[in-house]
Amino acid sequence: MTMTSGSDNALCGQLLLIDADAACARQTGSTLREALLVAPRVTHSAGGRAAADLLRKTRFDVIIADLDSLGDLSPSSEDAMQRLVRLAQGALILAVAGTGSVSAALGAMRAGAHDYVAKPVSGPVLVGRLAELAQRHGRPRSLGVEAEPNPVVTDFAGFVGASSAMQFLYEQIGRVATSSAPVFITGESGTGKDVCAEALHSKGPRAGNRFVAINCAAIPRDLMESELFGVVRGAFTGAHDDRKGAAELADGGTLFLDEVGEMDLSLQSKLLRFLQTGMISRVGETAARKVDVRVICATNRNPMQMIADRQFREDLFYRLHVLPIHLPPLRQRPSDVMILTRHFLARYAREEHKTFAGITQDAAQHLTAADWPGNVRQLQNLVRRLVVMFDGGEITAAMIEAADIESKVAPAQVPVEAPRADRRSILPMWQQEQRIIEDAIATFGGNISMAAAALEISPSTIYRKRQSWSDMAVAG
Ligand SMILES: Nc1ncnc2c1ncn2[C@@H]1O[C@H](COP(=O)(O)OP(=O)(O)OP(=O)(O)O)[C@@H](O)[C@H]1O
Repeated sequence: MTMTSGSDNALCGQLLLIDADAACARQTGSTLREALLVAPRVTHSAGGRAAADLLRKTRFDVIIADLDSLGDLSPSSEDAMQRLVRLAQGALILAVAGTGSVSAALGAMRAGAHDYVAKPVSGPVLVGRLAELAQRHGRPRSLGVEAEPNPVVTDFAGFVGASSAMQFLYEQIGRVATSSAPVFITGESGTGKDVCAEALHSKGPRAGNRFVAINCAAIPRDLMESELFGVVRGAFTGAHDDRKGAAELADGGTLFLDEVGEMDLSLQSKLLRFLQTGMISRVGETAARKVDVRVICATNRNPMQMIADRQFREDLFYRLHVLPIHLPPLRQRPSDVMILTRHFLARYAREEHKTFAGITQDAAQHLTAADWPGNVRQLQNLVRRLVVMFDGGEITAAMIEAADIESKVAPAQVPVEAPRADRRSILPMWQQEQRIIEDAIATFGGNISMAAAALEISPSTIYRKRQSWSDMAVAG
């Protein structure tokens, strides 16, 4: 772990916390205050009506609204949220949704909330989501920077990066690593979810035992159960021997389920039972065995959308979503781009026995301003290509241009029907748009981030549009 001096951006500002009962609000508020390191700026409101009154008189920077507490404003939390949004004067709004209320969370987002978290939620997680939110909406300053200066960590357990988002992540990993509770990692492709899972293992008490990773998207469906839980000889054609599955191999250690949302629904039920009982049965055996693993899972898709689309069991989600960690995309932490570039340049130059003098200012500007839809993986690949293609000297913008094949890859070849003569056959714009987007998603095997990158829109645009299409389908 490397540290340099600097200041950490803890979040504060005028904050309104809307919770059902004042006692609970006081408790959450104090955790929040401890995490924020500011005492006087959290205002509590017991319920939606009192919050609306407060909002008419006072301007807040951030509103955290427990959706269960807004019933006195309107029986529909979506409607209540709409009213708060109208009064919020541009405040960032984070909705807190109760366990099992996915539709309420989606409704709140439709009504104008900027983000949501699911209950139970700890102070540090809340602070992280707020910091992310502020950064995403380009206003970290309006929320104030009041914390004590902290040393800036530039690398941590496989991660490189010094941005405030990464500082929060390192701290979160350090805290969460000591627990045995399940961790749910989200983040776009290439943001470091695998790195995060391994960091949690290596920093925790299970580090001396095995870390077993299983990619639920890469294993054929009919083999997945035996890969996960093992198999006894003769259970099916090809099962020549008794074999342990990933869960048993990870006994005493960590089981990492990557792309967990791709798991078959029937296997999701078995995984849920395993999480509830700690017992597994190999395929073909009736006896159950006890295994002690810490489960970490990851997905680059929106789990709430997957639940809404009935691809992911809601009860399993809440079992797994005990300690959520979200990895921010690289475009939201541009200050990390050059640190990562130098890190990869040094590494690949060493491997290829080459020497590079540095990076020109133009080149650095070019890299820092890029959008990086493939996140750190894309940057890493680019630097590797640069090192292979060139023999040393200073990295220039022209060299980057030559090596940056990813951004030259043509967008997905989406078949668009030629216009027909019959006017009645012309589809409305939204349906044509829907077809183009769904085709692009299918082209990338359901990977929204990649489809979004090819269409040159953000993944959140796709999620938002999908929601509006399903609304139209319901209304129509
Ligand atoms: N902050 C970081 N510092 C250094 N290397 C990183 C960082 N983040 C990611 N990487 C590197 O980027 C590559 C992609 O990371 P990783 O596989 O963990 O991403 P991911 O989020 O799991 O992607 P996917 O969803 O596609 O599986 C890896 O080579 C990893 O080592």
